[in-house]
Amino acid sequence: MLKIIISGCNGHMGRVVESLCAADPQVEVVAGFDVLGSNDGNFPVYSSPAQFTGKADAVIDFSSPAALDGLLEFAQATGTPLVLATTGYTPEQVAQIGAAAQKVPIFRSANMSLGINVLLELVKKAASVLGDSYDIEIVERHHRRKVDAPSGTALMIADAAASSCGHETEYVFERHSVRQPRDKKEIGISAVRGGTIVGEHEIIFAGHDEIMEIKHTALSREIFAQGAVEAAKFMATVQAPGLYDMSQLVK
Ligand SMILES: NC(=O)C1=CN([C@@H]2O[C@H](COP(=O)(O)OP(=O)(O)OC[C@H]3O[C@@H](n4cnc5c(N)ncnc54)[C@H](OP(=O)(O)O)[C@@H]3O)[C@@H](O)[C@H]2O)C=CC1
Ligand SMILES: O=C(O)C1=N[C@H](C(=O)O)C[C@H](O)C1
Repeated sequence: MLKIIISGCNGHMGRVVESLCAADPQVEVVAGFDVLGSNDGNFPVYSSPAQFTGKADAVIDFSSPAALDGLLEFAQATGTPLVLATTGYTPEQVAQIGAAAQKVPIFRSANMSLGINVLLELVKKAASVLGDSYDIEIVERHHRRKVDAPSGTALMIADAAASSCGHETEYVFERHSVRQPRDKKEIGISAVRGGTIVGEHEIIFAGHDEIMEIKHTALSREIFAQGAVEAAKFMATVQAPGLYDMSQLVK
């Protein structure tokens, strides 16, 4: 039985992970971490990872960048693998994650869905063929609660395009104060926020008299939760410290 801790367990994603785990006979949720601790649910919830003294096979984190320090300390002190699904980390935090991954296994992805991880491969292929003469723009749409912009997924898509387009790139976030024509090296990234949109990502390759678009639409949060549970199962089999991601799961 895989023993899981859910970090951010009181949140939207945390609750979906909890219900998937409840239906999975291979998984047991042994604790939760969240701002508001409690002891009246299906498992104890701690307001700080340091308060948990039991054993777990992995932590699945859908919370906030503010939780990162406590999670990295916990993982390194106990040797517990982390599955980090939270987005909005600063570059310094990304470096912190990289340093911690030299001591403990860490899985990190801004998007745990199968579809987005296939889309990243399609984007690399399209950028390698079209990237020299087509303009690349990314549009993402999310619910009104979302704190970070652009989404972590939009940045992953931009990185995939930049790594394959064969020339220097510069990310341009919105165009409010721009007063000049578009430069070839730009990758435009725009964020829309509203209602209950679960998550949409569109990448546009706009050329002369031709437009190619690749789009992914998430219709529920279960696709992310399912990917995170699969990642936790994978991490429980991994012994070596290191940074892991969806490319190890989606083959
Ligand atoms: N990688 C992926 O596939 C996906 C990633 N995400 C990311 O997951 C994160 C959570 O999303 P979502 O569930 O919608 O957000 P919610 O706001 O619904 O849930 C976040 C939960 O984490 C809690 N929290 C905030 N700060 C801390 C902290 N320092 N320590 C512990 N818990 C904390 C919040 O408590 P409180 O409300 O009291 O602040 C809340 O209960 C976001 O970064 C989002 O972008 C989301 C979907 C898919
Ligand atoms: O906050 C969300 O909801 C989501 N966040 C992730 C991101 O920032 O890319 C993934 C998904 O699109 C949902």
